[in-house]
Amino acid sequence: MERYDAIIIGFGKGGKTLAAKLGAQGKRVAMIEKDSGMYGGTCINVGCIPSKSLVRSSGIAALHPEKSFEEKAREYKAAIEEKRRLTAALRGKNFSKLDDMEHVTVYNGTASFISNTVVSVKTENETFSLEGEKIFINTGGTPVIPPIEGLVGNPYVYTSAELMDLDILPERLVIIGGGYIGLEFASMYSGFGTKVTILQDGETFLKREDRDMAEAIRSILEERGVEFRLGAKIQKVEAKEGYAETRILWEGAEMLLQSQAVLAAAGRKPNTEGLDAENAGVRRNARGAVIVDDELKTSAPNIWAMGDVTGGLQFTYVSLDDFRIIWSQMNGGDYTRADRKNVPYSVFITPSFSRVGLNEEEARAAGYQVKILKMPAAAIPKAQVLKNPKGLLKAVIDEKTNRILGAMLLCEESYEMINTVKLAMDLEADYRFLGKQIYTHPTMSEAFNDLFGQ
Ligand SMILES: Cc1cc2nc3c(=O)[nH]c(=O)nc-3n(C[C@H](O)[C@H](O)[C@H](O)COP(=O)(O)OP(=O)(O)OC[C@H]3O[C@@H](n4cnc5c(N)ncnc54)[C@H](O)[C@@H]3O)c2cc1C
Ligand SMILES: NC(=O)c1ccc[n+]([C@@H]2O[C@H](COP(=O)([O-])OP(=O)(O)OC[C@H]3O[C@@H](n4cnc5c(N)ncnc54)[C@H](O)[C@@H]3O)[C@@H](O)[C@H]2O)c1
Repeated sequence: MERYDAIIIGFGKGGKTLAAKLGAQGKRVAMIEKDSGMYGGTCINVGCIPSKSLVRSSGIAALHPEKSFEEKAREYKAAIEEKRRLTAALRGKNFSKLDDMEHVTVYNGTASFISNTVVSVKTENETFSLEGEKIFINTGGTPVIPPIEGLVGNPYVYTSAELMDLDILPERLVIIGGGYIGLEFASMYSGFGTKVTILQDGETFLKREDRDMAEAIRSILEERGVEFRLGAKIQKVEAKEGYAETRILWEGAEMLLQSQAVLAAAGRKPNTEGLDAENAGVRRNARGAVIVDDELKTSAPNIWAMGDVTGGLQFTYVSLDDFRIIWSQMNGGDYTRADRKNVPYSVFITPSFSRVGLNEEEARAAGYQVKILKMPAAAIPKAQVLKNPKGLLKAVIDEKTNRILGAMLLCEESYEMINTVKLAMDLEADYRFLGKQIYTHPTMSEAFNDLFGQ
């Protein structure tokens, strides 16, 4: 049996970064990835990067509403091909980066635990065992397919990964779930010319956001032609000749929605099925997530977990920060999850929505006396230059300390701007500090002179 200093299960963001660092230190590392199409993990193959490549292409397509559906369908097909080229190149680079390292071996097989030091690897042709002193679980997440009749095995029902591989632009798309994936895909496909309907089971759209922001997002998407069916009860999805028929109960009436594609975007769950974690003494919670402490240690003393599999925030940069925590421990440092400061996020609709910290409702519920700063995106000259002045910017300030408790930015390039607010919050700066900074011009960031200058 081959023996390693470290076995890493899953080629995700945290795991691949750790493998490269340990390998560079001369440690013997085994990286096990079950899918040869997933070297580099979800982000570069079926997540962030391909979706943002398509968001960009869709943005260009949306500039020409006069084009016919057939022309847009050709542009869409070209965008899918471009996405494939991009992901293939990144996948190859990611693979070689580890495979070329003297001390790192990449195995293409499915890993499961035999004990807390022995892992079984099942490849296409054989099954063998590897022994590892330390083991790191980085198996990511997988889409939740809700228990709706007719979803499983239906040729018109897609996960996000599958839809991004569809060459033919659907004329109509039904999206189950109005979360991150649902919104990004609604914005993206409507930009290409698809008629999109979002089905959201609860009446409250974007539950975690302030109502003014959620409504602003909704009305921007509606202007792009996206239909919202909030509080929809999906009864079944049937495969017909050339299309899917989704039967819903909405506002007391039954409706039939016909579409060439149905996207299941009802959330993602930790990927631990078949891992036999219990053989290693690794405990999981009711959702299947590996339970970890603030140092990302599992219930087995020599096993850690990182990224989506821990059931926390599902972002690539969180998986990377998990790597930092583990790396810190391996090298005598003391960085833990408890030291992690504000974690921003962006939803790549057009224009993008980005947030960091508390929203108004949360801040008031937490007992803060708050001052609310707001401005419309239309007041930002750069938004006019970019020909998309839609949106709303909002900040929540603690009246006692003048510190920023949170910010919500719905405007072009908010995904860049939010990182500046995060930094100011981490440094516990007075909000007026951002209000009187010199920003380059014309940029979206100079909106902070107005937003935080109030
Ligand atoms: C459509 C979409 C868009 C997204 N957009 C963004 C975005 O814009 N920004 C952002 O920050 N995040 C985004 N995310 C989320 C982000 O992709 C994930 O949070 C991140 O990739 C998770 O990384 P990870 O390190 O946990 O593991 P992953 O990258 O998921 O890697 C896990 C790997 O483990 C492998 N594996 C699983 N089980 C086994 C096993 N038993 N044996 C061997 N290998 C195994 C899998 O094949 C996979 O390659 C998006 C996700 C999706 C689906
Ligand atoms: N820009 C980004 O950073 C980005 C982009 C995409 C995905 N992601 C990550 O991927 C994860 C998964 O995204 P997601 O959008 O699948 O999950 P999500 O949890 O954000 O949203 C799922 C939505 O589906 C709804 N839903 C669930 N069951 C339903 C049903 N039966 N009928 C109708 N609606 C139903 C939920 O109420 C919720 O609104 C996110 O948590 C996020 O971290 C990040």
